[in-house]
Amino acid sequence: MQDKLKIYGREFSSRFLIGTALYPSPAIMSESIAVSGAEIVTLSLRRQNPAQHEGNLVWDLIRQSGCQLLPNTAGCKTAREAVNLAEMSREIFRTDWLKLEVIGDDYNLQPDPFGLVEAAAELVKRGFRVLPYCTDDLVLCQRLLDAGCEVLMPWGAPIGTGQGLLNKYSLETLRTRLPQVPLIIDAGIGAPSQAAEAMEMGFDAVLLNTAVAKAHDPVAMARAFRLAIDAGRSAYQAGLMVRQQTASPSTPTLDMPFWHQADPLTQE
Ligand SMILES: CC(=O)[C@@H](O)[C@H](O)COP(=O)(O)O
Repeated sequence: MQDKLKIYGREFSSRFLIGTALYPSPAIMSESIAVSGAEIVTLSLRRQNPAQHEGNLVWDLIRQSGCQLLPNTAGCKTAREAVNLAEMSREIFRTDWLKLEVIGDDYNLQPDPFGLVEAAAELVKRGFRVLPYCTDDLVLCQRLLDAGCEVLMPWGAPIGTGQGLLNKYSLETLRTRLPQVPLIIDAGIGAPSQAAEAMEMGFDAVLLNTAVAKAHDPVAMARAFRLAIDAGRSAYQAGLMVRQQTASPSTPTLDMPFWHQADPLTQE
């Protein structure tokens, strides 16, 4: 039995957060969300308009999923833009949960650390539950925590690249230095093995979109990611072996059928 993901006072059985863009059809999006087991979905006010009650099939399907909505500020380039879009999203989607994106560079869609901290501080003051999409910079993450964010979402790689965990040193540093903070790897994950790796490293969850939506069979890929994320979490909880530089025989030798820990006193 896996432990639950706890963020902003809520508990979730799934550690897979999924995006709602780029699917071949609304029906495939809906089935992919269901099969993923995700309980949190991110969506953008710029794509969905729940005010148009008739004909907005995508929005209806997302609502019917029963998932916690996580509106995002995708495409915002300044703190002011992000705060304005966040306020509109809160009103329309009726949630104060927010995936905060403030993009600083068009080439790699890299978050702007300065705009991010400025927007996060303002949004926390306004009562939002902010999940910032950030780089893997430790000091930026500390500033976001100082601003009142309770969860951080460092990137694995730039959005839509499928490159996986590009900077493992920085990610490991974040995990080590912020042991109590829920850390969700967001963006750049291209394969289930990469998601499993993030979970094995002790990250709390994974958010992704493109790798599922653009798969040849998104529903099957959603299932593959679900299994990989669960497997990675189970492995982390079970305790991975420490990598060794030199070989040690795993085939039992005579009189040593089981792994034996030396008695610390006798060394036998
Ligand atoms: C949907 C969303 O919020 C993306 O901005 C997110 O970061 C996922 O990135 P990938 O599409 O690379 O999985």
